[in-house]
Amino acid sequence: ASDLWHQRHQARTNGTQHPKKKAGRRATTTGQEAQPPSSRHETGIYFPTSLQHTAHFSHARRLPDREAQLAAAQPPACTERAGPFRRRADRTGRDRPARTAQPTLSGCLQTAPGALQPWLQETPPLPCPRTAVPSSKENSGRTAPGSAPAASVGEGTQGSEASAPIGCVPAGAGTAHPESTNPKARLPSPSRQSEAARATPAPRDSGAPLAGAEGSAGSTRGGRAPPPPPARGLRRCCVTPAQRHLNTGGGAGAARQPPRSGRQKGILGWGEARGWESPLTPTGRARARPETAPSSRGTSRGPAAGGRIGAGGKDGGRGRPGSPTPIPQALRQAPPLRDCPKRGCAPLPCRSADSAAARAGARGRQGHPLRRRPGPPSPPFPRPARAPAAAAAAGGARRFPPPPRASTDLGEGARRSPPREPRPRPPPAGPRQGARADTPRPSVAARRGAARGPITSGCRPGPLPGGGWGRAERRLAGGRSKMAAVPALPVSLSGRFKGSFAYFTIKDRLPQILTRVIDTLHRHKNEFFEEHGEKGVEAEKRAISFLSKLRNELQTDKPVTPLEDELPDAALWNQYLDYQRNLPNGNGEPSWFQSPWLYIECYMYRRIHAALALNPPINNFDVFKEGKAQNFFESQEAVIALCTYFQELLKNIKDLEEKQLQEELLKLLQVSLWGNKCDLSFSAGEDSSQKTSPLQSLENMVPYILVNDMEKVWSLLVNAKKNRTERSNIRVDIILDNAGFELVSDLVLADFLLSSKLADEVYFHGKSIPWYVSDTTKHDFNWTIKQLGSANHMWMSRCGINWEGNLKKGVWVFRDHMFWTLPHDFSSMSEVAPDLYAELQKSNLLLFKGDLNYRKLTGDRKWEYSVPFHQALNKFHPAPLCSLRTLKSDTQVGLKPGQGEQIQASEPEWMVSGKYGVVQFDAGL
Ligand SMILES: O=P(O)(O)OC[C@H]1O[C@](O)(CO)[C@@H](O)[C@@H]1O
Repeated sequence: ASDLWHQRHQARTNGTQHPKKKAGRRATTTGQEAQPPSSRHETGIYFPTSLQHTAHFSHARRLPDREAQLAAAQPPACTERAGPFRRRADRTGRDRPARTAQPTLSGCLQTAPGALQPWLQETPPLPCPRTAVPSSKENSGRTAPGSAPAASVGEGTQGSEASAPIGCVPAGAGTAHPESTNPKARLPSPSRQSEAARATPAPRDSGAPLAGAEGSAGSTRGGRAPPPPPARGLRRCCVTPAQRHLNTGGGAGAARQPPRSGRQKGILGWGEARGWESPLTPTGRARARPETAPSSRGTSRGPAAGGRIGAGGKDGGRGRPGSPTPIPQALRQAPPLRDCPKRGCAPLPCRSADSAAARAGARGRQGHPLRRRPGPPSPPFPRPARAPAAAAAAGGARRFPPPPRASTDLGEGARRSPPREPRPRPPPAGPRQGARADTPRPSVAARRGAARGPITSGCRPGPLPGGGWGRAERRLAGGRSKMAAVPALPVSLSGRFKGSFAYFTIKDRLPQILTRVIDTLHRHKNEFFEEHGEKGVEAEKRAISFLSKLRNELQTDKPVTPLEDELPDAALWNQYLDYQRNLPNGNGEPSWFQSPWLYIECYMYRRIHAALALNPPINNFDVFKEGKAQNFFESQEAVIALCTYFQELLKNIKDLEEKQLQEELLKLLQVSLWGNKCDLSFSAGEDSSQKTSPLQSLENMVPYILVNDMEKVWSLLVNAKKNRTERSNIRVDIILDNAGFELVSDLVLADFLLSSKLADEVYFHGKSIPWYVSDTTKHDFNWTIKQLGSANHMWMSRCGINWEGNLKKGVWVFRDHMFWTLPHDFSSMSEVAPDLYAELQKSNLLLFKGDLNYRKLTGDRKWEYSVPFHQALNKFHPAPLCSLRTLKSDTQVGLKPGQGEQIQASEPEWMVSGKYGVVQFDAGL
């Protein structure tokens, strides 16, 4: 095996592919050439390359015929050390298949069932040796209701137990009862969905399993342990070992270690992550600078799994099966992965830090000695690899008003001032010394003599973020205003508030996300090689190195550096950096922990985007796509329930009285709201009925809606409908958040608005680049509708087909605008993206989905809870708007006096647990 590895490596270096490798990959045991599924990219599913190693192994020959065939068709492999693809390292540290290893597909189903789900769907169906179709009754006895799709893959169906191979398509498959909410009705691969099956409703009692996903996977039975239970009962962030395996690309190493903590057992709670002192290397040597990742009030539990990640973890450096190069050092130093690190399943007593913050408040206001760090003049920023659109440069910078003189953080210290502790940092790298508000420095571009990049998509380098307030603040700070003092804005949430949610996010969550991105890239190495040859692998290496550097910058609280790419928004980002640098009340050179959280977090996603975008030929690879697709498949039961409910509703929607229509709108608004709570699985952790029917639990959740303006939304829409004229269209805009179940809930709401004539057209606004892990891009949007349209469940399919029709007719429109992925809060939209602002002004109602949109609506500041929503919007009023948001970050406005404090007293984590939500309306001006 070692020789073979060297030969392959050599071949790769020479730009050729070793014949054995090719043969190993494609040839089946019968010598047939199996083609990889062609629809792989169409369906948007990327297979972890760690799942593609099986056929590398000579022992693949030992697989039972059927399994070997499948393995060769699109070779999945399981690198789970404890699993059936047992591997071991030789003396050189390289992984080798254990002699006794008997890799079986069904074994892999036990360790990484989720991973195989998309694969099974993609694999061209092979003929079943038996065509017996189990009855729905039989079938339902086999799969626990609510079980995750992945788990069901391994479930055998009666009659096929011994002989029906995995992935075969039994006759009659794909004919789930049209009205059934039977959780067995799985999402099929569109490639398998016959047009006829889609068009023709299945007979009433045909509860046959669907192709591929549910197929007659009898081979996992026969003495082997059943597949792992589904993730039900776990919270959003919890993962089963199998899921972890998938998420971490095999969990090699991790699986071999005896679990030491809940994290390793896959039942990680935020509290554990909270205990991290700072990320450690596996050996515990390379501790992130202690001053920048300080202890969280003595709750540390030590390094735990801090230095390891699932993907190779400690053993990462030894390489993994089929990957000729060792896993980069960066991977080995990475903190452990947790699922969905962006989710609000990580309650933190952020406010408990308030007292400390308040004590430090006065100090903060006076200005800590370290606040303005004196130092020698620093060298200029490193030049970009390619000089950005050259010379128009200086002129370009001057075309716009200079950076503001005053901070939008005027309220700093007014409410909760930061605990300022000495932070012995090395002199900053950038030319920031003396960067005081009263002496605005020239912009980066001006200093470099570089041009502003091209301004596209209607965005322009506006004078400053903050819009009207910003102008007022400038006047105040400059002492030139004759205006009456306007209320100061509170301080921005930031990682400098130790113990705050922002702090923990920057310290723990963001590095985890970066690690996961690196891991994803690494896992797709083989795919890159297959698609692009050596260039693909080189690009992957460069991207990984870029991301590793980024993670290091973050963990060591380095100054934020200007973007050096020439992507259309780069100039705006750099101007924003200038603005941050020149804040009079800022904290000196913008850095990861010192700058506003919103800025820093957005900046990280923009840098992730750059890491890919600047590295062709993998520049169009969405590192989050795999997770988004998985989320969608995992929430299919909720999707089925919702689509079924909605299609039933449509049958007699025309006959509904106004009151009934109102009730239905309110219901669907709530589904959309709670869809934001957990896009992966709406009712995770609750009983199964909630999982299968998200609508059933709505009533119980009403008390958790802290601000409930749903009636106002109804009034607005129904009045618009009544006053509608021939020439006036009612337009609703939905500013989308997550793909997955949340997106489906938004689409159902949009369809209801059209079908009930409460709206004539719906505009969807998504992201133009991969964003905040699971935010919806155009691809995700189209992919989701396609998946639904080709589903083997009649009502799902009908939804998808109708929605495709809506897009074609133009009554649904998808838009993505660069502004949504800028760091600016929405109060600066009118200046930075006037075209978008003007577009939104055409709407009758703007629905802002999710927590991030709420943060941008309200500026991500430490508002008093009772401050009116309208005030916090800070003059952002393009049209009447409503925020549907579950609380996943510690900012909230518009509560009744004392309401926030009351909840705070009993539930310190209420703002970040995702348990509470708001439907908060503002009628505009
Ligand atoms: O998907 P949503 O609702 O916008 O949530 C994103 C939120 O998740 C977080 O990562 C916190 O978990 C925040 O950064 C962000 O506000």
